[in-house]
Amino acid sequence: MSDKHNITFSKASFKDFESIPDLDVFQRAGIFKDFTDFMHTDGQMNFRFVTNGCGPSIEVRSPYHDAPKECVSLVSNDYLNFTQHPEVKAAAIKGIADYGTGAGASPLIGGYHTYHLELENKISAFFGRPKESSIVYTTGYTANSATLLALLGEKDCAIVDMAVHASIYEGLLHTNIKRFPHNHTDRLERALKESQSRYLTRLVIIDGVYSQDGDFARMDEIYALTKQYGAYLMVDDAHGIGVIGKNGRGCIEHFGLLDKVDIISGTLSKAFGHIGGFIVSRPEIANYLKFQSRQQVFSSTATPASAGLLKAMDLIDEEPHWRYALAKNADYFKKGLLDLKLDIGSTESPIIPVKIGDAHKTAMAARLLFDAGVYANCIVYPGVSRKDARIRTSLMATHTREHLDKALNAFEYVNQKLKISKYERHT
Ligand SMILES: Cc1ncc(COP(=O)(O)O)c(C=O)c1O
Repeated sequence: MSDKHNITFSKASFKDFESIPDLDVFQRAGIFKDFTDFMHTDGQMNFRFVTNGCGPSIEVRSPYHDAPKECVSLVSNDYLNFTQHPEVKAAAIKGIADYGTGAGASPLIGGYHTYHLELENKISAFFGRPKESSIVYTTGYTANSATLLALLGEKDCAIVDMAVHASIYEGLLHTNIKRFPHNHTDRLERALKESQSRYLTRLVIIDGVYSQDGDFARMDEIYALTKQYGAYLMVDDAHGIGVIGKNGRGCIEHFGLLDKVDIISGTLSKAFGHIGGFIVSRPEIANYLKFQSRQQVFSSTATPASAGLLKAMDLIDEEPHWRYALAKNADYFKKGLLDLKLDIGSTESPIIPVKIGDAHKTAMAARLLFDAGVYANCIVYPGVSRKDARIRTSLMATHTREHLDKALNAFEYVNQKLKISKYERHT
């Protein structure tokens, strides 16, 4: 292609393609002749796999094979598989029938409809808070970034666990930041002591379940420290809500802090099987965000299909067997991986990493798994630190024993080929 198509931004240069090229273009260009060819120097993939939807076993178009391949899926956050639940689908369809397909405007200028109000009230009730305690955003990512941008300024300080989600960091562009190593409460305490009386407000920010390791925050200790030092606590429980806790209210419920955490952030795109994000806090904070958060003024939120979410939230209580099935699957799969002597870190959730360390070896493992009919993500820097590459798996309530055994057999095969077990991988 001619030079006129080259575009250079300060962060990236796009050469030779008029638009984002699809698989066929890459294949015709012979770019994928060797799988290492499509890794950036960082080890980052530059290709998006195309699947036929969310489910425990799905069809995947990849750069590896000409035809789509049926694979056990270990990549989805649709933990309860509610994207496919007939009652959730029916409610979403009814939402569209009743209201149409879009919100029409941002919430503050005409795009706030009955179903938005219902959704916010439902979310508040789900967490046992007063009706006006919640606000819905377009995504979980936006809920975090927009809320923090609206709340924290140059006189405040965010004290964050280093492993929090990228969307949190994006919200901290205009405030002071102190970071503490993942779950190191002594370092958090030091940061709280050092920052005392230097800032107007100090907000400690953690995830409930950490998205790459699947471990929990040491939330009880962290909460106690925030109270001891007069700080506030925000928990992003994107991976815990709907999945963890006796009643599926998340990691916050697990630690008995449902009515105590100052700001709860969640997503509607994982256990609830839809799209969107939310904040639950004190009514005055939620109300402030409704008017002061730029994304509420300039960006539309939930579509009428989010009526499906109302049903999904009911199902957390009405059909707890999905949550139990998920926990059972996670236990079975963890045990299988441990029997293979693989390093799964300290996961306590359906997110189960298989830690390999070396990025190149991890990419090879992902490829071998794929050939064996198992689709799992290769997570490398900057998703995790450079020496901590891993295959990240996440389980669903609808995986069957056959699916899980197929995946375990594939990991056994990969271990034989690449020696990725804890005891062999450094030799
Ligand atoms: C911890 C955490 N928070 C927030 C998000 C963003 O969620 P959403 O996909 O709704 O933007 C994610 C997404 O992966 C996440 O892992």
